Amino acid sequence: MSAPTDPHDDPTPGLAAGRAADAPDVATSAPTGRGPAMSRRALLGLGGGIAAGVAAGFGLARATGVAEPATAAAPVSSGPGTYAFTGTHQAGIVTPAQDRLYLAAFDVTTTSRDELVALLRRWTTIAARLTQGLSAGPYGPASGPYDAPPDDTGEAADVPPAGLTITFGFGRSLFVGTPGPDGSPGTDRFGLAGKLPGGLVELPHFAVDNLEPARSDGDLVVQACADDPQVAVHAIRNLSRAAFGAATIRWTQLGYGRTSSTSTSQRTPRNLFGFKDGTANVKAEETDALDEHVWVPAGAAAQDTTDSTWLTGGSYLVARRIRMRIETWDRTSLREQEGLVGRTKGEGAPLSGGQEHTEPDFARTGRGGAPLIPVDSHVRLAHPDQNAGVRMLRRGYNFTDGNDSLGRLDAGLFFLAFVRDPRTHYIPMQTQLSSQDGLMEYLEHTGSGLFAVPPGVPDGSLPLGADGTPAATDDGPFVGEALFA
Ligand SMILES: C=CC1=C(C)c2cc3[nH]c(cc4nc(cc5[nH]c(cc1n2)c(C)c5CCC(=O)O)C(CCC(=O)O)=C4C)c(C)c3C=C
Ligand SMILES: [Fe+2]
Repeated sequence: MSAPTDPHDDPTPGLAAGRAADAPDVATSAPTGRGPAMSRRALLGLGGGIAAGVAAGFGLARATGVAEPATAAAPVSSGPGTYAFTGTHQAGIVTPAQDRLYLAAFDVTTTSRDELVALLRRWTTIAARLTQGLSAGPYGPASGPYDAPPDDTGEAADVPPAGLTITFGFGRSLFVGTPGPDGSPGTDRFGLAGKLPGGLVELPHFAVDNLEPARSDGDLVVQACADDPQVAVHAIRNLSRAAFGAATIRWTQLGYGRTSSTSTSQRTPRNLFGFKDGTANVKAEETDALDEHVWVPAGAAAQDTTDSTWLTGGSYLVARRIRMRIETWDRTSLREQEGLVGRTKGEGAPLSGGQEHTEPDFARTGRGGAPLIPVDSHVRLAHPDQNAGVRMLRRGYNFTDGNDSLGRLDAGLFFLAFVRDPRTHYIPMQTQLSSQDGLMEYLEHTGSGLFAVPPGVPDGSLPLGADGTPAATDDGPFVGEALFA
């Protein structure tokens, strides 16, 4: 290759700056969990600074053939369209639910605890960068040593951060391995069995389960949410790439169209049955309810026979791929549909009367003394009154994965919920729904995962490189670090 005439030998800023310079003019509506908003001008200035630094580093690398980090730029915290990566809790839980999801469960392939820790460190740095609109590595997709693969795959180079959040979790098999078909115990590959949190149980079989192993479980989970599907896919792709040699993808799920609101400022979206979904969800503004139903309290570890203090301030993520029998539903009368849900299809109001956010009155009866909200309706059976006061933070997505051999859509709801303990906040409710909810006739659960979600990486703790952006080190903090202490 002729070096002097090759355009790559003129390391101009642009892509090397990462995606920060491409952020939108105004901050997106993102009222919580954000660092100070920056104007585009400020960000462009910052991006230019980073670009100059990276370009300088690039020149050095090209001359010497050694990958040198970029130099001199102001620190990056967050900008328009971004949510802070660090904090007490991981982002992507109470963060206003974005429109798109790409979730991946991984099997850890290395048996080395040190390599697992190194992977989590790499993932932490990359996630901190991507969520701030930067490239996965310091050079970006079109810069860096010419004879090495770029440190970012590039498909999100020209789009804004789109509110990307990346949330990590640990499956039961990471702690105790996978039991054999004969019920023999799995292998504790990483010396973590003594840290298994009590809520990370094997979920029981529920009546509507038709689970596919290839869509279930996993040692690790990464949930990427954004308002642009390409940004979410880019995140998982680059994290998966960084996992090479240590973990492989077991299953993934793409979701379009959120089926919940996690902030009172958000419009209630609709699921594929055409009903408003997320009306009675736990919202970010309900801090007492979050403490009661979503975050693992300090006292939880005392109930465990293991040492699970590392999960304090974290949560559990329940993931269920629920196929919906769309074609059958579409031939069902409006009366039947509303009776099965327990709410009106138009406004989402309870059948006992009022508007969308009116509390349901389950005692109210109509003609013949029958309850206006049927006894086998979904909202009655999922309501806290029927579930020992339990609530959950739902954060699911619609999915459509082609069709089956009979021409029926393989579509449904990828149910995601964050709870403080699945033993009290998921299993009893799912058991009740599976056996009594009229809606179940239209549902089939085809995938399942349960993950412990550690608390966030503390603010201000991540090491920064010479260019002021999160940089990889051998000893920096990482998501779930307390688990390995
Ligand atoms: C085990 C938990 C739940 C599963 C699984 C689940 C599946 C599921 N839900 C709908 C549609 C709606 N759900 C609604 C409310 C609602 N659902 C759950 C739990 C599960 N849903 C709860 C806890 C609630 C809130 C109950 C309350 O406090 O009133 C609603 C009504 C609107 C709303 O409040 O969100 C709809 C509609 C589908 C289609 C589905 C599986 C595919
Ligand atoms: Fe529901």
